[in-house]
Amino acid sequence: MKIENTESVCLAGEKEKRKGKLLISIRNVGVIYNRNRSIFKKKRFEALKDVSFDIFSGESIGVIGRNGAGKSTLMTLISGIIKPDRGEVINYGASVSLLALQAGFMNELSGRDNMVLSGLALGFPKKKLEEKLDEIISFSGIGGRIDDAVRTYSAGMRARLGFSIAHILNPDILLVDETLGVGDRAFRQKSANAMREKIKSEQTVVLVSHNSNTIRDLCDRAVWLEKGIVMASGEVDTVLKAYEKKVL
Ligand SMILES: Nc1ncnc2c1ncn2[C@@H]1O[C@H](COP(=O)(O)OP(=O)(O)OP(=O)(O)O)[C@@H](O)[C@H]1O
Repeated sequence: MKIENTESVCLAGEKEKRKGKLLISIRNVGVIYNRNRSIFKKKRFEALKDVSFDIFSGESIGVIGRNGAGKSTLMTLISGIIKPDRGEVINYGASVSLLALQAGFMNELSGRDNMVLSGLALGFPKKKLEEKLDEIISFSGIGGRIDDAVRTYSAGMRARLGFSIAHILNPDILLVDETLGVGDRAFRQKSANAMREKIKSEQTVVLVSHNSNTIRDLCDRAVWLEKGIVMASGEVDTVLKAYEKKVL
């Protein structure tokens, strides 16, 4: 079942909700992975197929879909970490940070150096960045380990550092992958609260979640991915009802 016209049906109402300018345009994007079956056998796998949608400033978009639907692939694509094999992702100058994914950390460098690199990649001037470092370290709770190589960090520590960098540096677009979880329980609570505040504010957010209620609660618009295809996108309730009918 593919709901072709949800976007156009909902577009009129949605346009009013969209507050700002076009930040990113994803056009007919395809991503292909090579899966090594053995030394001699490679299989091409299409993780995203002909995906299109736009991201406007001030809106929060919820991406929902089952395991393996292509949600994380879509997030790394929006962040610019990977390039599409087909179609294009046009970024009109927005800084994007993959909150909680810690993608792009250089393992041999310290947490501190990774903070600086992430900040520079987000377009922060060095001086302004230096003023923010203590705040990031304090939010992350990493303490003295900040000067150790990131390869010595636990998964939770990496997640906490990734979240804290994005939280404090406030990029134009926050990509939040809720399914990944961030650190221990106390930090999860702290980060969930920080994230909610951002989503409720003017922050532009793309949120991946397995939980329809989270998206219903926090997002202006939803995209349902299934096997790399956009099954429906547009008004949150319409998209989630279609998703729940198929999946639950
Ligand atoms: N580097 C890779 N090489 C080969 N296949 C990959 C790679 N990364 C992801 N895939 C495959 O692409 C598909 C989409 O993966 P992706 O991680 O984007 O899905 P997802 O919706 O985020 O899943 P989940 O909800 O389980 O995190 C899956 O079938 C996955 O196995």
